[in-house]
Order: sequence, then C-alpha cells, then structure tokens
Amino acid sequence: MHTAEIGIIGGSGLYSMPGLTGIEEVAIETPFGAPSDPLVLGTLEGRKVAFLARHGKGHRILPSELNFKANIYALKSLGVTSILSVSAVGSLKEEHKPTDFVIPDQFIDRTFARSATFFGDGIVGHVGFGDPVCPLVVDTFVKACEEVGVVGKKGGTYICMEGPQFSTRAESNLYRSWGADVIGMTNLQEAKLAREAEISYATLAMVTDYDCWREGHDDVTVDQVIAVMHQNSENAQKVVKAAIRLLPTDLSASPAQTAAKFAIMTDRSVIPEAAKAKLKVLFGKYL
Ligand SMILES: CSC[C@H]1O[C@H](OP(=O)(O)O)[C@H](O)[C@@H]1O
Ligand SMILES: Nc1ncnc2[nH]cnc12
Repeated sequence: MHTAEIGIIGGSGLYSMPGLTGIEEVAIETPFGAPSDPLVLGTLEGRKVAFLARHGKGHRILPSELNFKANIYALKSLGVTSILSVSAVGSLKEEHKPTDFVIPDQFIDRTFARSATFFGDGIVGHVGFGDPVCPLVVDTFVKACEEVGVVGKKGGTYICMEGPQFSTRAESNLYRSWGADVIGMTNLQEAKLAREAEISYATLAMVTDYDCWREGHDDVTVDQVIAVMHQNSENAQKVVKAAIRLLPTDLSASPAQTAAKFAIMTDRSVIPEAAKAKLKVLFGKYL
C-alpha cells in the first residue's frame, strides 16, 4: 500500500522536487476524478512525501480547470497530514519585491467558477475557516526561509482570482485598497478542501511580479513570471527541503487536524449510503 506523510503541491515553475529518493509514480483515481498528474512518492530528509505538480507536467491545466477535490482527496488517501504548497504570486505592495517569499495567513475569494467542498449529495458540513492556514506549517516555512537565507515574510492576505487573464488595473488597485498583499489563482480552494480533509496546509508564495498597479512599470506578463521563477525555483526547492526537515511530526496542536469533528450537521440516519461510501476516506470516523 502506498503512503506518505507530507504532500507537496508545486505550482507554476515547480514541476518536480529534486532530492526525492526511492521515487515511485502512482496514478490515483478518486471519487472526484483524477488528480492533475500521477503523484510522485519518495523520501526526502528521511520523511515520506508525495509530490504533485498542480498544473500537471508541462503545465497543461488552467487554474479554473484544476480538479482541486481530486488533488486533495488523493493526498488524503495516501495518509498525508500536511501539505506544503508552492505558488507564484503577483505583489500588491511595493515592499513585496519579486523573488521575495510571503507565507500568507488570510485569503479573499474573487473566484466565481469553482466548487470547493467535499460536502453535498445528502451530507451537509461546515468547517471553521477564520484562520485558513495551519500556523505550524506557516512557522515551519518561515524558519526554513531563515535557514536558507531568503526573505520569507510571515502572514499576509492572498487574493484568489479566477483568471486566467490577469487583473484589470481597477481591480488591482481595489485589492490594494483592501490591504491585500499578493494575488494568485489557485490557493483558496486548496486551503478550503485541505481544511475539510483535516490536513494542515500553508503556502510558500513566491513573488514574481508587481501585477499591473505600479505606475511607470510594465504590467505583468507570463515571460516576466517565468523569468523570476527560473531565478527562484532553486530557492523554493531549498526552502521546501528545509521545511520538510523542520516540520513537527506531531501536528496535534494544529486546529486543522480536527476541523471536521463537529462540522457535519446531517442526521446520520438520513445520510445516503452512497455519500458515506464516497466520503469514507475523509469523514469515515465521524459517520
Ligand atoms: C504563470 S502566472 C499565473 C499562474 O501562476 C500561479 O500559479 P500557481 O499558484 O499554481 O503557482 C497563478 O495562480 C496562476 O495560476
Ligand atoms: N499578477 C498575478 N496575478 C495573478 N496570478 C499571478 N501569479 C503570478 N503573478 C500573478
């Protein structure tokens, strides 16, 4: 049976995790369909990890097309208890410079075409999301950045937009007026589903550009994002490697680990057997 303790979701520019040993690629089918790619299982820093390229190898899947449920379910089915996510983001503040890392602790949802819950089909549940990322994973990323010697800012608000087009200048300025720090297209649904799945989640967000708000500077382009990513992916890989070593093995202090305990509202006697079977990997102990 395949198992892993830590999941790594690599975003734009991070399509593999060098240093993994004993690699095995595993294609996992879930009740929600197939994940973005086969998962790459292996050992890093003595811990069992599963790597998933968020957009698939070769970057084939749009943010709006991502099967977030299959991705998170597949990791849960392996026994993953924490997810280290890596993402490229635009900066909404002068102080967050390209190549800086930010570890966001809040989100604002500007998506409109995505489903982001495992509940439904006869089973209703509501998990808390006031603090949407795991503080233990955030602290681990911060320590890992310090160790590697790169800028890693603790906290900040990530705007999750639908895309795939980048923002208009009016939108970018609106988000700035809200005090948001960075913008991307992928992290919120992952964080929501990881919370429902009781997986501790946080993101290492790599600033690649200043979006389109900065007067006197060119608007963001894919070329610019890729150039910074190439410059920075080695640092991201070093930080993730250090984070794997530093991540506590005991995550019981993380609220994420018991997030679904009191979430399910539906009278157990009316939950359809099919729904129970579909969600057994996630909520079996509460059904
Ligand atoms: C290539 S820029 C836009 C693209 O990059 C980010 O992806 P990820 O979060 O997977 O690193 C952003 O969310 C967009 O999907
Ligand atoms: N400016 C930007 N807007 C949305 N997603 C991004 N990913 C990287 N840069 C971005």
